[in-house]
Amino acid sequence: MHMFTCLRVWQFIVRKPSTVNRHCRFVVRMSSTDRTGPSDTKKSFEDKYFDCAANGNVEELKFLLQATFNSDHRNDKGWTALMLAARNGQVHVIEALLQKGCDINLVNKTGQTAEDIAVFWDQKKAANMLTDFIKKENPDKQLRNYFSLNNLDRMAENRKDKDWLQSRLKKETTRFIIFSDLKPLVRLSGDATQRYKYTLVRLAYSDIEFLLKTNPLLVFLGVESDESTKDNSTVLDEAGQALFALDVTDTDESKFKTLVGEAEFTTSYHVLMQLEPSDAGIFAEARSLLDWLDRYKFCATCGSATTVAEGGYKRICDNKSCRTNKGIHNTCYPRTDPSVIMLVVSPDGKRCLLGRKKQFPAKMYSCLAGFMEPGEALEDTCRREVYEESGVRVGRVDYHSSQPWPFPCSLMLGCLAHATSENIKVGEDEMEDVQWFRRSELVQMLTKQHPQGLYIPPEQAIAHQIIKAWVRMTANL
Ligand SMILES: NC(=O)C1=CN([C@@H]2O[C@H](COP(=O)(O)OP(=O)(O)OC[C@H]3O[C@@H](n4cnc5c(N)ncnc54)[C@H](OP(=O)(O)O)[C@@H]3O)[C@@H](O)[C@H]2O)C=CC1
Ligand SMILES: [Mg+2]
Ligand SMILES: [Mg+2]
Ligand SMILES: [Mg+2]
Ligand SMILES: [Zn+2]
Repeated sequence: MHMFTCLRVWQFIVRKPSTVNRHCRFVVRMSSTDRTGPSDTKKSFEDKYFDCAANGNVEELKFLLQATFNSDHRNDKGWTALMLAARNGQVHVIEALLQKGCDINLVNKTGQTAEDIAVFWDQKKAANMLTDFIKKENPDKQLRNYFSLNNLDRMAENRKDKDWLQSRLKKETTRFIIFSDLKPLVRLSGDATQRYKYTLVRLAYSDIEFLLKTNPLLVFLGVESDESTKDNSTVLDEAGQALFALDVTDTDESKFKTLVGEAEFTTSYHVLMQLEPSDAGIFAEARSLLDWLDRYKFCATCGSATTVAEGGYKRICDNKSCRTNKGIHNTCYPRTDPSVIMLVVSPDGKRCLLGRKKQFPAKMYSCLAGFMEPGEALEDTCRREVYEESGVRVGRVDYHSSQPWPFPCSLMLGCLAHATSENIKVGEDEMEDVQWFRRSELVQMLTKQHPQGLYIPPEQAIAHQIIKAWVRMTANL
């Protein structure tokens, strides 16, 4: 079910107390420290409530829920009744709490959900119940890394049809996102407190028609649809809103001022990491494509000029006798460069290997990463890159998740790699430093509380997500 199974089982063996009940009393008691004066009665109700959850006393729990507590009530460690029930495998309590509509996604102070806790403590029935519930509530509930949330239907068949593309171009509902020199036109659309507060500016055909006279690069990205049209491609074709990317690099930027007001063309990393997530996915597709179209103007096989086809998804060699016009040639299609990125776990399962590339901002450490080479399985790339960059040997490799990284066209394949050796020899060609870090230090780096100010990349980077997943799975409960 999960990629960290081995690791968890190991943790479970070393840390699992001899009886579930003993630990359950320990957990509940943690909530009743510092008991004083007038809050005594409330506190004792609270203790009772959490006791019921941990010990499987469903009827009394239901009564307390009706009388006193909200199903998401927490103790001073941030634990909810659902988490305590998950810890002790109290499936009837879990059932009752889910029926009451409790929030299954809450995390405790060490960053774990009820599902994480059940998985960690090997409460299989409880874990399956929570996982099934999450899947049912949200069938697409899988980690979606930043830049990967792109809901466009790319309509690969339709985009081969020039007439179809032409008719979509001029439709009233069609929208255009604008790039200049690979900088997207963005607008601040949320308030300063929001994490993702920028959106891509979308213009209509009537706004941009005057720009098409010079034949700028135009890329068909796909069709945006609402849920009701998703299952029916004919309806989608008619009803969906087509989205194109328009490259205006050669146009005077001031021409846009009247059209777009406060919007700006930006390459600021800061702004690009704060795009509304579904716009970040669209940006990733558009940026990688425009970059490829700009840099691969000539045929890689015979050097002739090429013509853009299929809405920007292909370049066809103008030389009719060229080999690329006889059969499939990958030189005609946009590039995607697979790279691995891995969190290496020490042989004792307690530490992780992070490194600093020479170009990183001061004090930032991240997972090791590297491009795949021809003929390599991704597991072998992990082993080779880790050895090149740190001198550490890797055995087993588990896949975690992936992330398009549109600078210019990497596909990051995130993994958890299990080291079989510990000695570090920094690969100085690329790395400035590589170190083993304990879990407690990773938590400080994640939360920006490290005494030396060390930190890891932000949550938009897959490196952050892999580190966070390991920290969640190995919490000392
Ligand atoms: N999303 C995330 O969290 C992270 C993403 N990344 C991305 O992962 C990718 C790979 O990581 P990185 O550590 O740089 O890779 P590597 O460790 O493979 O080192 C990069 C070097 O390898 C050479 N190289 C080999 N093949 C290629 C190729 N297909 N494209 C470009 N360079 C190649 C280049 O050498 P030369 O310069 O001599 O030509 C380059 O400088 C990068 O795109 C990076 O931006 C990295 C870390 C975190
Ligand atoms: Mg590298
Ligand atoms: Mg490398
Ligand atoms: Mg490399
Ligand atoms: Zn050619």
